[in-house]
Amino acid sequence: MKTQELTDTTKAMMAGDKGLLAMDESIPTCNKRFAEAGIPQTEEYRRAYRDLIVNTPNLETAISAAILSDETIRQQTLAGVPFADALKNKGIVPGIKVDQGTVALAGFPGEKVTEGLDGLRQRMSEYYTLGARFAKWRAVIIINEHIPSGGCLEANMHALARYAAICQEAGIVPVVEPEVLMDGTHTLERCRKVTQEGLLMLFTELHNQRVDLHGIILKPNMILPAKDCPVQEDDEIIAHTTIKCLLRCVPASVPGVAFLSGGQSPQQATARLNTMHKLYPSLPWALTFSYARAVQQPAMDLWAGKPENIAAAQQALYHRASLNSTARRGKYTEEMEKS
Ligand SMILES: O=P(O)(O)OC[C@H]1O[C@](O)(COP(=O)(O)O)[C@@H](O)[C@@H]1O
Repeated sequence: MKTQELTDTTKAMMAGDKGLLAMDESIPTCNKRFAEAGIPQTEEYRRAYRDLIVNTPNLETAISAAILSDETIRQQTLAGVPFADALKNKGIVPGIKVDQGTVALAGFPGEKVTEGLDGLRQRMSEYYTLGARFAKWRAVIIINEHIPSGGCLEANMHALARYAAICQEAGIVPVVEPEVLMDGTHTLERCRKVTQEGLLMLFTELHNQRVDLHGIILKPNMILPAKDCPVQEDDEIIAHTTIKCLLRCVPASVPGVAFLSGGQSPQQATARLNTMHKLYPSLPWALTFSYARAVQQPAMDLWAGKPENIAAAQQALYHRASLNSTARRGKYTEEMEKS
């Protein structure tokens, strides 16, 4: 185990008031986002878009680390620099999404499991040579009146623990992402129960797989009512419910918790992180963001695949990232949205 290297990396990832930029959309997910924005879904456009992100001026003042996809870590920027080196040159820790997506879980109708463990040890050593110092694996938990089942939670949390152990053996920090989806009509309370059950199972599996908790980052969902739940809750309720759940489930040895945005609006994701810091100024772990859509979406929409829009898109990306960094200090206000 490369404990010191893992600890050094988690410190860099959680430094200051910064957060992670998730820019690791798989090809299907990125193409879906591009199609919605009217952008051609080609490798060259995905490369141009990631070039726009990585070359955003001052991005490093708000972003400590960035998650790349397998496609991106093997590409070079338009200036011919490997993406991981371009990030490192800006003081941003490069990371890599290593899961290979979700498939139907056999015997569990409507439920999914994430794949990618076979051959992962070999892939991790290649990613290390390509410059990755942390990795990410996303488990997807779906809620409806009948699911999730215990069997689905067990399969996903066990896979997350196996992935984390393989990462640490390679000297790479695992970002562990159990995502309870916001899709559906379920209540905040139902989301809390499922999230809590999943987190407790996850930390048991991490313990059983001898994962060093000092060398991981947890990337959970916030506790929220589903998008179509008739009862929406205010930010204080969401903040209290989320933090109390995390305090119950996440050991103090974990260096950091970095939320995914999960389809919340950029403003909601920022305001809710801010409320958590205002209500809980002292927590056992760093509490920050690891957003994809909530940081990227305004920039992607502004860019729309046109070179003449790059500067405006980069300004929007930097603006969103810096608002989330301000939220990590509990100093964000809605007025800042207009600046
Ligand atoms: O393409 P995938 O592997 O489904 O992942 C989709 C996205 O989900 C995330 O885990 C969270 O993204 P959001 O913040 O947009 O919810 C990102 O890291 C990733 O880009």
